[in-house]
Amino acid sequence: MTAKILPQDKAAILAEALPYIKRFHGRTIVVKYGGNAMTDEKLKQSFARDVVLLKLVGMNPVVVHGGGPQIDDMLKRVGKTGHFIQGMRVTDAETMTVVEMVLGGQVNKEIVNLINQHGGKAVGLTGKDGNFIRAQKLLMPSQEKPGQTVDLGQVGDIVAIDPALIALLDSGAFIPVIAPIGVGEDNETYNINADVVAGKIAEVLRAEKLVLLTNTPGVLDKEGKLLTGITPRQIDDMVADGTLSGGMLPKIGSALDAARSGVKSVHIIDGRVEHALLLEILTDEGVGTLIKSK
Ligand SMILES: Nc1ncnc2c1ncn2[C@@H]1O[C@H](COP(=O)(O)OP(=O)(O)O)[C@@H](O)[C@H]1O
Ligand SMILES: CC(=O)N[C@@H](CCC(=O)OP(=O)(O)O)C(=O)O
Repeated sequence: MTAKILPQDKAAILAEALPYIKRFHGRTIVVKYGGNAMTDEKLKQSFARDVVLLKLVGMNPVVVHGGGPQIDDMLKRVGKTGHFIQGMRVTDAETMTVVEMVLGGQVNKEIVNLINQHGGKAVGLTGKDGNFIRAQKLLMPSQEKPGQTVDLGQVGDIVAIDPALIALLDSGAFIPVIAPIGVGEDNETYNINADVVAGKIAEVLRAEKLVLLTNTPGVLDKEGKLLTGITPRQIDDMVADGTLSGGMLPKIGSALDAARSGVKSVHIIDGRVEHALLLEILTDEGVGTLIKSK
């Protein structure tokens, strides 16, 4: 049974939101919605409602989504297995076709639809729309073989992001929903890690906040305890001793880059908590991990 909330407590919670609404009015909040956080129907609904609420109280939410598990499901259906190196999917031409179909089609339109059902005006984009995410082939430094790079196939490294299209949508009361696909010099398609796209978009838009919603309480230490804040020094140590691994590697790297590039606050939070986004943005409640720039 859920505990009954007294009317005065409800009023106090609403009043608590006021300074945050004032502070963030007209500001850009980039929200990365991870594929692992979008598996539960109720959570998807609460996420969409939160995004609409932020827009209606005057902020400019920009959603960047992932879809790793959804890509894996589709790959399985066509008889392929997903393979990751240092948190990045090895992407051959056939995998790229699946990635584009799942991210740009299925997942993107599902989120757009959810937001619109709750009264928002979401518009789905990939980096191919207006060529707004320019990319080139990523040559990732190898952790195993220092001095060498890993060939990941059609995985992209962001060259430039044109903020004009997003600014246009924001000014027209639309909510941009972005799939992490980039376009190369010769119009080739690139698969880009969604955390990396979210971090770069936050930087280019000079966002107030970057919130990365994932499927853990935040960044966990060696004992599995939540770290409420993390410094670059701690990150280096945790990468070196293997405490940070897999999908957390690109996430923490792009979170740190964003914090160092002027995004005022960067958080990794638990997308499995209902209304995690509202708690993070509109209340005094500290949820997840704050990424410090120094
Ligand atoms: N130190 C750590 N703290 C928390 N999660 C970690 C850590 N190291 C590795 N991870 C892994 O990173 C995952 C989150 O990244 P990822 O699977 O890419 O999620 P998303 O789809 O949200 O981007 C976690 O589920 C966890 O398995
Ligand atoms: C290069 C690379 O790894 N791209 C990712 C893009 C999707 C993503 O980042 O999804 P999550 O946020 O759910 O992990 C992939 O193919 O899985």
